[in-house]
Amino acid sequence: MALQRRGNVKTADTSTIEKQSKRVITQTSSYRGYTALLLAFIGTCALLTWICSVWTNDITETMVSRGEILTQPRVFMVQCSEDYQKYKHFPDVLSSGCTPTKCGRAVSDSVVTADEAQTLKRLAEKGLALGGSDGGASILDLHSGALSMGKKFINIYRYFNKQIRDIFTEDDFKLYRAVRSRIQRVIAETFGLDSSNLYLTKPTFFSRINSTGAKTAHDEYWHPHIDKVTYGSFDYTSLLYLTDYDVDFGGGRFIFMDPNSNQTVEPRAGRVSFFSSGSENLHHVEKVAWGTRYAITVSFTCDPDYAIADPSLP
Ligand SMILES: O=C(O)CCC(=O)C(=O)O
Ligand SMILES: [Fe+2]
Repeated sequence: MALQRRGNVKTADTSTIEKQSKRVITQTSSYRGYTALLLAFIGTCALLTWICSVWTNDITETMVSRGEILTQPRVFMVQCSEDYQKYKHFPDVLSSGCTPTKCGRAVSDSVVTADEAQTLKRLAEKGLALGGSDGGASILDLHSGALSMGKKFINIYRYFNKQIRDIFTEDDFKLYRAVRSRIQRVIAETFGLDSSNLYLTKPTFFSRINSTGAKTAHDEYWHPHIDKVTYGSFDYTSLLYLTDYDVDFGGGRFIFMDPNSNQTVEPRAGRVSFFSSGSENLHHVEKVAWGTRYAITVSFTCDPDYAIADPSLP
């Protein structure tokens, strides 16, 4: 009995061990299965992410770096979008209009001097010091007088009245006019137009961007957009940079977004970037990561109904 019992015990032990080891083997192989599945899943995700990035955004080319100084404009022609057809047309027939038929983008470092950029930066600093957005993006429009203040805007000409002459001088405005006129000329030359058919249009504004988070939609400068759609009257947009990428601020590069690639402009004080304003030049500004970025948006229309006079002191 005892032996039998022992034998029985032995039999029971063996089958338990067998069962346990079978369970261990089954568990191990299912762990292996899960690991293989997980690895396959991660691999597929990585592959899809890579395919998506190649598809949507594959090549980012630096059109002009901050360290480079262009001795003549760098120009890229692109096919015009159909956007201009949705607006009143001012064809350049007999040199009386300027609706883009040649479209593109260009950058020049020889329109504005470093000294002029410095003076305009000081003008932007003193103007924007009168107010400023709670969020990361503030504007000062010398034409309308709009200045970011908290979550809203004020009109500096109404708010400060004649005292605004203690802040801005006639020379400041003279410089703005001189620079606007030179930008207008280089746009006309580049796109084969008669400069007198281009008119300054609104809004034209100084911008100051830092890394503070957005508090209202006005602070969200980084969204991709088309200037012709956003501003309506714009036919040619120009941007004059007053500070240097990677020196005065990080991030904040200007990015042209093409179907299969991006072209990046790195701001540099005195650098002017200009382009036809339709969807052939979809663009956005990278979020500023640190420091302060100053620029001026100066834009032109072909429609005399949307022309504005140069800003002037009241
Ligand atoms: O500041 C920039 O580089 C671009 C600003 C811009 O896209 C705009 O004012 O429409
Ligand atoms: Fe824009």
